[in-house]
Amino acid sequence: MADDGEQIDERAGSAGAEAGPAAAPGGSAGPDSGTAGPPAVRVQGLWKKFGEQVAVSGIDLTLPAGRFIGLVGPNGAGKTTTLSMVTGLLRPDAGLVEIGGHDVWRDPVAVKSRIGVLPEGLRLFERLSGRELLGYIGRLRGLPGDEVDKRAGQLLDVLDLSGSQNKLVVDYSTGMRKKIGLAAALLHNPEILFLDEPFEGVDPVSAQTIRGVLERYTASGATVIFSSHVMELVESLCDWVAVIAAGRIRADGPLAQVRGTAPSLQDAFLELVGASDRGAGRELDWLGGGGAR
Ligand SMILES: Nc1ncnc2c1ncn2[C@@H]1O[C@H](COP(=O)(O)OP(=O)(O)OP(=O)(O)O)[C@@H](O)[C@H]1O
Repeated sequence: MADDGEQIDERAGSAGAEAGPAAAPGGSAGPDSGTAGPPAVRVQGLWKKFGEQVAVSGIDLTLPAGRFIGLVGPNGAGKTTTLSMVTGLLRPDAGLVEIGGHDVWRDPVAVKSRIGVLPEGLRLFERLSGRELLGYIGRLRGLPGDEVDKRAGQLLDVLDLSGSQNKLVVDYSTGMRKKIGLAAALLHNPEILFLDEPFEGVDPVSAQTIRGVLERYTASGATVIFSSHVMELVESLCDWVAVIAAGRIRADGPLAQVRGTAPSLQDAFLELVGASDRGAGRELDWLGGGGAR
């Protein structure tokens, strides 16, 4: 396997600007205000209901460019719904979403050329091989054929998929699907990459590979925004965190600020989402003891 990201072309220019002072917990105070360039993402008053279920409840959030950003929250918190609305996959009931200063719903072409997305439950063209899939996505993105070939070959190599490039996607494992989905999202060299649970179902070796690719990508000034439940991972990768619970942002800002005085992000997270005093199944007094009773 090639060294992580070594063969991928340098990004042309930087999308990033250094983030300014910390945003206030519980609502973004506009990081990067006063510095060059618009934020990667600006969300105002974002709402989504499914029937009677409020999934996203009036989110305001500003995420700076050039950062490795984690969106964390418990099951059902609204992470996928938020990411789907931010990336133009799901229409909000109300609210504004801007990516790099462009309105996602008014200016979709400008937005979609700047972003790469690895959505939850990624649907792929199952009857194509991994290599064919990348070729197809590259052409859809308007890249010249020889450039698509070059980038696809390098991505397959770096993501350790070269040996499976001629296998049909339908025969890929969960982790291989994540990796080919990541390759497809990176192929056009987006400024901002959105990943919904990119490490779920991925073995530690592949996780390390993905991590290397993402770290290289952000080091060149690009932005990664990913959702996860795994606090250790977020704490080790991200320099900016947004915590969401019950459809609302509970805290957002630089990692150190969100963690505050808590010993770890996990502790801060449990406190923020109000789960730190939940009994670990105290009422399950029938469970265990080694027998069916
Ligand atoms: N298509 C849908 N129809 C009805 N309810 C939905 C739909 N999508 C999401 N929801 C509800 O909206 C809420 C937020 O769901 P969402 O999938 O955004 O959470 P999440 O934070 O991504 O959760 P998880 O970490 O478990 O993936 C949940 O209560 C969920 O049941």
